This record gives sequence, C-alpha cells and structure tokens, in this order.
Amino acid sequence: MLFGANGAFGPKDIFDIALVATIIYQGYVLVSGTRAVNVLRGVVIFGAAWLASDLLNLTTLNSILSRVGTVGLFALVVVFQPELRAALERIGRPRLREPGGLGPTLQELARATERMSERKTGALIAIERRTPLGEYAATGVTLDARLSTPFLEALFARNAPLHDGGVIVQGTRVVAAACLFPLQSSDGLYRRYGTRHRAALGLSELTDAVVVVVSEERGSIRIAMAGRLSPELSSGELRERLRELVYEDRP
Ligand SMILES: Nc1ncnc2c1ncn2[C@@H]1O[C@H](COP(=O)(O)OP(=O)(O)OP(=O)(O)O)[C@@H](O)[C@H]1O
Repeated sequence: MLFGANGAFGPKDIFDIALVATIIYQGYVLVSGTRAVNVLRGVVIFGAAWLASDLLNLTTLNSILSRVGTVGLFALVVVFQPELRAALERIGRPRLREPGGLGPTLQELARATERMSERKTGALIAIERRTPLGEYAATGVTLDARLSTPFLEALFARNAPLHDGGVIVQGTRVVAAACLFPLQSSDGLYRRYGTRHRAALGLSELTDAVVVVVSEERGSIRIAMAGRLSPELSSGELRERLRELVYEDRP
C-alpha cells in the first residue's frame, strides 16, 4: 500500500519507495551486460501486458498470462541459475579496495598485450567486473599473483605450462590461469573465428567480464564484451577502452 495506515504520506513511505527503487536499480546493475538483461526486458514487457489485461478486464488473456507467468518464474530460476548464484555471491562478497589504485595494473596489462601482439603470442585475458568469475577460475590453476607485464608474458609464452586457456584478472591480481571459458556457438556472427575468440565471446555473453584476446595468427588485439567482438585495437586504444570499461567503472 502506498500510504500509511491513516492515509497520510509520510517520511516512512518516502524511505520505502527509495528502498524499492534502490533494490530495482541494483538488480539491474547486477544483470546489465549479461545475457539476463534481454530476458529482464522481456519480463518487464510481459508484466506490462499482464497488468494491462487486468486493468482492461480481459479475463481470458489475463488468466492465460497468470498461468504462463507462474510457470515462467520457475523456468527463469532454472535457466538463470548461474547468474543468480553469481549475483548472490557478489552481494555477499566484501569490497576490497586496492592500495595505490588500478592505473599501474592497466598499464602493465596493456603493455603485456602490446608485446604479445607484436610477437604473435596468443592470449586470452578475462577481467572481472561485477559478475564474479570464480566458477571459471576454478576450471584452471589458482595463482593469486600481482599482475605485471613480464608475468602475463611468461604465462602465455609458447610452451609455458599454463599458456593454454584463459587468465582471470581480479583488480590488481591474476587469480587463475589455464582456465576453460564457455564457447559461443559457432553459428552466429563470429563463425569465422576460432576457439580462442569464441571462448572470449562465450564468457562475455554469460558475464559482464571484459575479455581481451590476442590472436596468435594475426597478432590482432580485440575486446569481447556482452557477446560482441570489438574491431582490431591498437595498444593505445586498448588502454583507453580498458580505462573506461574496467578501471573507471568499478563498483
Ligand atoms: N574454451 C576455451 N577456454 C579458454 N581457452 C580456450 C578455449 N578453447 C580454446 N582456447 C584457447 O584457444 C587456443 C586455440 O585457439 P584457435 O587457434 O582455435 O582460436 P582463434 O580464435 O583462431 O585464435 P588465434 O587467432 O589466436 O589462432 C587454445 O590453444 C586455447 O589456448
């Protein structure tokens, strides 16, 4: 009910509305950049149709939408179980602030990428944003080491034991290497790309991570985000994009 028991609109109601608005906004922020955001839009449209059918007294449509809505709710929980788990993990995770800021990390990462691109060393680096990447880190080898240019280069060097698979970066740290990312299906827009690029696209589709890919074949640098691949980037452009996407947009 919008108004208090005596019908007056008081500070408690304002607090109530502000709280609900914050929860809705935070919910949106949690899913933004993941595949769940498209479904969220669908749910909003469905809810609007349901409400309209109720207000206009369209009883048959309203009863159908009510039934579909109940079943759909359970289906959503099943389909989006990974995203829900990630969102709950994020809510429960303490916020860590890195001393010294993330600027130097960005420089090191961009420099490593540039050098690997020059030498045509294939690389796949996922940078965590809001969605925790713990379940993907668990598929590889746990490291928890400070990110530096030589360290990243050593990880991806040909014949290095952990060069196969992706690296996961959390803040200023490389948390895991040789990780297996989910592959994007090969029938879409990017079917001409190989598995390294499709792994970058797949992870970026399921999470809001920014994934940097260096092609072994061409030495090109690209970023995968929200299931899309950027055009080829110069190292300067990469630095700029990462600054905007990761280091200035931290929760
Ligand atoms: N599911 C995956 N998760 C993480 N890394 C993967 C995955 N699948 C493949 N890779 C990495 O991609 C490498 C193979 O890349 P491939 O040549 O097939 O892709 P590509 O997109 O054509 O890249 P490139 O331009 O570098 O050749 C593997 O050696 C491995 O390191």
